[in-house]
Amino acid sequence: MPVIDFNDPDALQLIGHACKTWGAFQVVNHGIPTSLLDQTECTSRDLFSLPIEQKLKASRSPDAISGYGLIRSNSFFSKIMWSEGFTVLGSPVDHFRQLWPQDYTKHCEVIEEYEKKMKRLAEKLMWLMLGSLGITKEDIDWADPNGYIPDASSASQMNHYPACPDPDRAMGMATHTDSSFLTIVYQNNVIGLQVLKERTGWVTVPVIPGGLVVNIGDLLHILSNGLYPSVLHRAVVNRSKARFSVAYFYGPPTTVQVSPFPKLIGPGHPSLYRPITWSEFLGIKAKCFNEALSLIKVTKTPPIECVDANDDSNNVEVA
Ligand SMILES: O=C(O)CCC(=O)C(=O)O
Ligand SMILES: [Fe+2]
Repeated sequence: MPVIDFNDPDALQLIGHACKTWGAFQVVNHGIPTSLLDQTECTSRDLFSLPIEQKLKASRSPDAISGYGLIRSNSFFSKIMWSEGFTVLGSPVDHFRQLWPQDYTKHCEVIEEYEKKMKRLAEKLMWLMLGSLGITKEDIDWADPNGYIPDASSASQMNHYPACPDPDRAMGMATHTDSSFLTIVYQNNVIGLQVLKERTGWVTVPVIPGGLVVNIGDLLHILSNGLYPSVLHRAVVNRSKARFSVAYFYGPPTTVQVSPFPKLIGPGHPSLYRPITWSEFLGIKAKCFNEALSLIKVTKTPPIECVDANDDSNNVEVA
């Protein structure tokens, strides 16, 4: 998987190429302080090491997004899922007060700072990803003239994959695409994230000190009129080490209608998807999961292949 230095003068071209060929890349020199990533990992470790009765006080309710529970996408699979998750949507304060009645403020401060910094990085990444398609600020009416997206939506997902006595029979996170515009993933120094590369198979994403993984989500796939694939990925578990990851999902305001950019539509390039809001898309995804994209296609094609999350027949390479 390509590793891109944010300060590289060719970053725009490199990012464009990575988006087209992989739908994902790693970024270094991104400006997020290592100390902040370390603190975020500490909060995540603290959270998951609480007694289960304590964690359940902050359980995600059935129709809500935020809180403690199963990793949401895993509910579609019947295999043994060796993981737990905590989702932050909006302020974490209510849930954190239940988890840490005495010292919730320090954890809130860490997550708020992490989300603030991630939002800035996501914005910069978005303009580079769009820029290499020839899309500028003028093409997006929900961006202000400085390139800020005032009402951009985001959520953060902390994941914990404990060491597993029988990793071949379990899965950390089932195969999925993110529904966001883009996702920034921090992983502690334990491998486990794998991406599906066309004509290659499953590729393990190496851990690079200070590196962050950037995934293309379904909404950017739609906006790019299919030029950028939303990358299929999963997380596997291992026998000896606990793994932690934190994903930051970034997208447009939830009420904005997203559709392929007119600039990317033309003779021979018909618009592939109908306009849709993030909220509506999430609703379809909650019911149909990996088939959501094919359901909103203008020209109907057979549903995209739903890869078996535990299929070991695919080769795994380390890139
Ligand atoms: O644990 C990982 O590396 C995968 C995280 C992820 O894909 C997600 O939270 O959507
Ligand atoms: Fe993901």
